Amino acid sequence: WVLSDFEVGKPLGRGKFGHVYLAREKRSNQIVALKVLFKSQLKQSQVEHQLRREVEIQSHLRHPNILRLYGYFYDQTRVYLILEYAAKGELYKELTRCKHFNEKRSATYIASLARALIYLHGKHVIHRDIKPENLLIGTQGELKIADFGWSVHTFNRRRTMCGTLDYLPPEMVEKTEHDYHVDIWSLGILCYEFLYGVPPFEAKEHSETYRRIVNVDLKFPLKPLVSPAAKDLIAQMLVKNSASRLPLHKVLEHPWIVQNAD
Ligand SMILES: CC(C)CCNC(=O)Cn1cc(-c2ccc3c(-c4nc5ccccc5[nH]4)n[nH]c3c2)cn1
Repeated sequence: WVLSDFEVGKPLGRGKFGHVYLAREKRSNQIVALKVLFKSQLKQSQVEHQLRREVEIQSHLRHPNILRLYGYFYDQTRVYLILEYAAKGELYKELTRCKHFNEKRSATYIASLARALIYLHGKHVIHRDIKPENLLIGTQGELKIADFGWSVHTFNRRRTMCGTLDYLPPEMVEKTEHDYHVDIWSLGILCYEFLYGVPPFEAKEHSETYRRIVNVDLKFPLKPLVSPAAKDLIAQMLVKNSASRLPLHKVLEHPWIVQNAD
């Protein structure tokens, strides 16, 4: 690929390492998201090797709920990533607009994320950082894990974006080693945030968020009204002992998912 193979359109997002543009591949007329990274930025942040590893991993991933990396190329000064275009944009903007999602929509999203995580764990890929900022919505309203990986953010990053602790499980906050169970914790945080509009351990100070996470200080507000089944699932994922968290295949069999997910 070369840049002239594409007709570049409006910016879709911008981040530390570069911008993402809407683009059309001229021969096929395929619409893509073209991410442009500056080699200078990559060099000074020493992320070239990490980028190569991420590109290697992502180019082999094929799942309906994981954003495709179609390919990449580079020129003198920049690296270009050819990414799947998600027609309905960023999930967190939709969550901000709706305040919170209903139980059907939340359960449908959680089920598709659980299936994507089962696929990733099957490929020994973990900690895909599944907070709302890393999720996009496809043409049919389906969820896509975009995994901005090494902190490339799109437009208007969320207020808690910079270094948010909200999604970290106790073992990561306490800096012990972590394994694929971290993704089950993050899925629980995400399920709570879909239903209530805020993450469960949010607090003004980082130190307070830290304390609430390590104590699993889980409280369910009276509003909006959320079914006991949903709370039961969340409580089974937000468990301090990582080995006791509900396994992903059990998430898919949970009554709340079975009754509410499309
Ligand atoms: C190291 C590399 C292999 C990681 C690959 N993953 C990324 O670079 C993650 N990433 C995805 C994007 C991204 C950002 C926005 C979009 C969009 C998109 N669609 C939109 C529709 C309306 C408004 C905004 C939209 N952004 N589609 N696909 C995207 C892809 C930016 N970074």
